[in-house]
Amino acid sequence: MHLSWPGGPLRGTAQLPASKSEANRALILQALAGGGTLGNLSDANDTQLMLRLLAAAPSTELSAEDAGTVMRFLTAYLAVTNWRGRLTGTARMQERPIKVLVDALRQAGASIHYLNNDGYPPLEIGGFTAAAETAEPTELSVRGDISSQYISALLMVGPHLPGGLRLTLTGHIGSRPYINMTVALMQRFGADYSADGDVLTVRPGAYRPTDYVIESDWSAASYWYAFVALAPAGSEITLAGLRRESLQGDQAIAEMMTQFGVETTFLAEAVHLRQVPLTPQTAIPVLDFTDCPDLAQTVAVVAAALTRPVDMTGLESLRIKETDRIAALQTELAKFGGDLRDLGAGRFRAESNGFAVDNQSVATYHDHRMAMAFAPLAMRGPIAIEAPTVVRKSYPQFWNELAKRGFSVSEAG
Ligand SMILES: O=C(O)C1=C[C@@H](OP(=O)(O)O)[C@@H](O)[C@H](O)C1
Ligand SMILES: C=C(OP(=O)(O)O)C(=O)O
Repeated sequence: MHLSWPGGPLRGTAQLPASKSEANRALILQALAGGGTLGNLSDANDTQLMLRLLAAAPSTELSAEDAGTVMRFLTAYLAVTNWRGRLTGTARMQERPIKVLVDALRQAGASIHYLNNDGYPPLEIGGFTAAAETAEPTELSVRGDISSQYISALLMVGPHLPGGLRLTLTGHIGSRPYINMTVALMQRFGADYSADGDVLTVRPGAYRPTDYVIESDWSAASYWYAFVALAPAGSEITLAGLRRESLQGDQAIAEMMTQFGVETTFLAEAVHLRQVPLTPQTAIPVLDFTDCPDLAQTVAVVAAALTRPVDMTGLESLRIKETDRIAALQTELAKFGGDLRDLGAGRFRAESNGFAVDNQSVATYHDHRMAMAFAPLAMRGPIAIEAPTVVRKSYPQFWNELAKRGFSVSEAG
């Protein structure tokens, strides 16, 4: 995909997809509740896939493709609903760990076997015999430093365990806002939940059918922040469907982008982004991505492109996402004169030395976020993005939205 900007300020309104995180939780909760309606489900593959697989559950062979939430949430859902069959995923999904979740579900009474490598999909799921006496909650303890999706998956099926669930989180907890999102949505669907520090209790009971409208996706919004940051002076854009009171931790992009000259104004069900002059950088800021790992690529690319270095922490989970995102960022930033330099002790510096955009071709590693995080560089010169359809995972209309805003977007160049 060849992408270039004709010049002049960026203006107008961009449409965002709905949050795939909210949608995939709401779809599981709706399936468990047996009713209710969901508004603003996106056409993103992760969401459409969850819809299809929940409808196809009578079949005995399902693929979660490259969708982490689908793989992890469905494993728990299918296990406690007594489904029997095989759940697999893409080659990359078969490298993304699931042991923490499988161990916990086995302890709760699920029968799950690994078909290839211990600790990784594909899985053979076969039957559920509750481990706890009916009156007692299932007691589980899970570490929170690999993926929060295991915790969300367990919490959502908690009310369906005979005595409910008492879940103790241990160690360093990454992606915590996603756990909070899970709990908030569970409560909307009628779950009885309480927490005492990191001991989370879900009492048994049925979810109630609920109507819910999904918010637009803040992770997708981050790319528009990047476009505004890198665009000519006077650029601004309105993003529809975002709320100030959001369940999404990736709303943190609004605060982070003040470092890079983007100011946010909240409107009714929308935000307005405006480029403002950069203030001189007096010290290298440290930004922590523990709570919002999906924003890391966006921020690394903007910092390097503006030659405005930033130290990034909390990137541990990036190595086990759609690709090893640290390695991918390092390789691709280097093509422009940028780097994500490993400073040790979990700290990386996004920086550059003579950053220049001039028809480089960016590899995307089967990772939607590699494509979308590098696309804003088109504001600085023509660029090519390889395997552009990868955006279908979370933002299928991404290239169309760019074309509507005036970018030249073409396969042929
Ligand atoms: O629960 C969710 O919806 C998600 C949790 C995060 O994953 P981890 O918990 O593995 O960091 C995030 O990166 C992913 O895109 C979506
Ligand atoms: C990590 C991501 O997704 P998942 O883990 O759901 O595949 C992502 O969308 O950046």
